[in-house]
Amino acid sequence: MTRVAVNGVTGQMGGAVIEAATDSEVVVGFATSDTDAVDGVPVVRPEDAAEALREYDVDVVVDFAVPEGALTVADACVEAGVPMVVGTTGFDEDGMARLKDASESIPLLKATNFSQGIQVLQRLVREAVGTLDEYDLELMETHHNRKVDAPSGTANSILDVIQEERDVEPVYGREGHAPREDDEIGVFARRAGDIRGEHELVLAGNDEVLSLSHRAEDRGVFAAGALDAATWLVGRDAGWYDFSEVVDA
Ligand SMILES: NC(=O)C1=CN([C@@H]2O[C@H](COP(=O)(O)OP(=O)(O)OC[C@H]3O[C@@H](n4cnc5c(N)ncnc54)[C@H](O)[C@@H]3O)[C@@H](O)[C@H]2O)C=CC1
Ligand SMILES: O=C(O)C1=N[C@H](C(=O)O)C[C@H](O)C1
Repeated sequence: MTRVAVNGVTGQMGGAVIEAATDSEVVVGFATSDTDAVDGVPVVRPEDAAEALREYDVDVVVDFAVPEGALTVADACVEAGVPMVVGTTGFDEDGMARLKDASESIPLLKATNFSQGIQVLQRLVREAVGTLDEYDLELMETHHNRKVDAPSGTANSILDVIQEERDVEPVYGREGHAPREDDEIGVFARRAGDIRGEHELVLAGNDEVLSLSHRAEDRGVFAAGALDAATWLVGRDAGWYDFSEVVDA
């Protein structure tokens, strides 16, 4: 059974990973809160992660925390030689560079969204944007009112796919009085309630509208995908891996 450490273990996703871990065992968690344990899982401070990875004989780390915390634990994974699955979003360029550096030493798999549906949505987006190349594009995401990064990592990943197919300039929200430029893509982030994660791309033109959308109904979908990625990652060579490789395995 794969021995998993969860970074961000006291958070919403940390709890979801513990709940979803049936074929894996969560043996330790990392968080900054003062809690000693959550659901029977011992909680260790991130600065002590390297020692804990050895003490608890961890096979792989699953991370759903904050960028600063993910980078602290990535350093610990490099020190201890433990693979890492990164689910935290909101990294800046320097943070992404530090994760890439870590993947020189350990197997590291990062995904902004561990649902299989979003993987398929991204493939549909690439096909639709490449085919309907004159249509106006608008992108919207909706999440719970605790989310601190906007747009979502998933929305940014969808934008990356779109910009591989077409030269578009994101316009983040709109206000004032100005015409829509042809090369714009409106990007909107809504925050309300405990919405798990909704993403929609609208393609409009030629007297028709195509809407491609995904809705996560439970955080368990992300937890299950991350645990599948974790089991898949153990035993691989150091390097940078993508969740699409797990979905297609
Ligand atoms: N890739 C994916 O499929 C998904 C990614 N996420 C991302 O996961 C992250 C966490 O989301 P939630 O669980 O909803 O957030 P949350 O706020 O409920 O939990 C965050 C956790 O990180 C911990 N934390 C804070 N500072 C830390 C540090 N320096 N070191 C270690 N842990 C620290 C907190 O104590 C808490 O346990 C966010 O970036 C979110 O966007 C969320 C769902 C799915
Ligand atoms: O914060 C969340 O909850 C989520 N964050 C991820 C993102 O930023 O895309 C993935 C998912 O949408 C849930």
